[in-house]
Amino acid sequence: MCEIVLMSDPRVTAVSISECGETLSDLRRHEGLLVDPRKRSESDTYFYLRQGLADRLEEAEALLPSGMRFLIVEGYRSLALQRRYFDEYASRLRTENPDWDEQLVRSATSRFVSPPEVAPHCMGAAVDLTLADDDGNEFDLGTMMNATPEESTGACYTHAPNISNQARELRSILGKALNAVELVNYPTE
Ligand SMILES: C[C@@H](N)C(=O)N[C@H](C)C(=O)O
Repeated sequence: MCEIVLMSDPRVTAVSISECGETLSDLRRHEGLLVDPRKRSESDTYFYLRQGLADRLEEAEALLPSGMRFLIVEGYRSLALQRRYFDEYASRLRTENPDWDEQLVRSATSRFVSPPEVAPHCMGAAVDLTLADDDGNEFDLGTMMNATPEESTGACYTHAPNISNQARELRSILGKALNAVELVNYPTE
């Protein structure tokens, strides 16, 4: 099993990035991609992604077995929303684990939410998605969509042992399609 590098790891912060100038693309205009509206009360930009990523998602979706589609839940996120997600979850962990120091709170938080200063969602370069049938009904990949490690007793980790064989198979189908277009998933989410 590969080492998991969390988004709070200094090795992530050390990666230098520069703006590539790619436009943000409205996923609702991409024929074939299903966009779920559950985030609409928090954001009016969740359906945007960088053009190159949107194109690659279309390519990856074509590799799925028939009757299976991506269900896009959240793409672009403002810095303020990212900060809110991070602070809310960190605050919950702090309350539930009063003995943790701030460094531990930060790394544990980053299992589920990226620190705002490195968050790829804020660049339109990351997407939360799952698998669904042609009518948009989600398949069971072993947890509720967006479950935290605590809510899912760790089953949100990609290679968690406490999921059914069917969920494992679906995760593998999803992973293979994404890897084929050089996209990777965050292994703790
Ligand atoms: C909050 C969760 N859905 C998510 O998007 N987490 C990743 C790690 C992120 O915030 O970049």
